[in-house]
Amino acid sequence: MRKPIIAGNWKMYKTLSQAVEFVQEVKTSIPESTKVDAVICAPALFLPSLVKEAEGSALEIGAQTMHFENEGAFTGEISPAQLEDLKVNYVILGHSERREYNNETDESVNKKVHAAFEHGMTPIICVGETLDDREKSHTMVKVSSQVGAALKGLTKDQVAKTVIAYEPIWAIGTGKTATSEDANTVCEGIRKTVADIAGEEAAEAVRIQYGGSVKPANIKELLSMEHIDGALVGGASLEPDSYLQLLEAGANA
Ligand SMILES: O=C(CO)COP(=O)(O)O
Repeated sequence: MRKPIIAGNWKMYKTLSQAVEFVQEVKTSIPESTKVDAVICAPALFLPSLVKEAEGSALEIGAQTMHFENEGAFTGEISPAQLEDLKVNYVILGHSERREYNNETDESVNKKVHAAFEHGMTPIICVGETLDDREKSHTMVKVSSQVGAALKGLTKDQVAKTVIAYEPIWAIGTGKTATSEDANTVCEGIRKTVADIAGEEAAEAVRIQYGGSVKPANIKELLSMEHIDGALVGGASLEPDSYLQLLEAGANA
């Protein structure tokens, strides 16, 4: 059995005081940590405060991106060593918004995935097709090639510990979700790709999230699907009530 993982991706929302308030409010209400992994991926500026605030609770804090080098002349970047030092547990890599606006490529995502493992963090690797890919029936080709590129050179054990988030780009922030069946089919295809790369055991262990307009109203059905092991959530992770409802669904999946 794979443990469900519900991760909020706050993107560029909230001020520090709002972020701290959120953690104070939710940390005592997180469902049993044995049943669901609860993660919030916050803007980098807030990470030290949020890690401190969440300490001792079941809530884990993640970053939304990072560089692959430990240090260097990379103005504005944050490094894996810096995140490790802050005790950040998770990092989102290759989000479609980073691929589109900040030049994250299959190649740099792969380097970042390796760096995450070297620094004790679990990577949440985002993959997904555009509307154009989908209309041309290129979804699986696109997604498999992103998965293959991201996992290149990892050990089977590392692959097994990876989280992959399937986020169809056309479903992000649009209110449109893939149907649960469609999402499950792509997640199943991702698992097959992982099996080809790293064997059945790693494929059975790897957790695959769905992301794209996930809400308390649709999460139960998504999580009832065989190959969907969690959700990566933008908008609906911003309010404590809504986030806790998503966790509750994860704990009961
Ligand atoms: O991009 C997403 C999570 O990474 C999805 O965002 P929404 O849940 O706001 O559609």
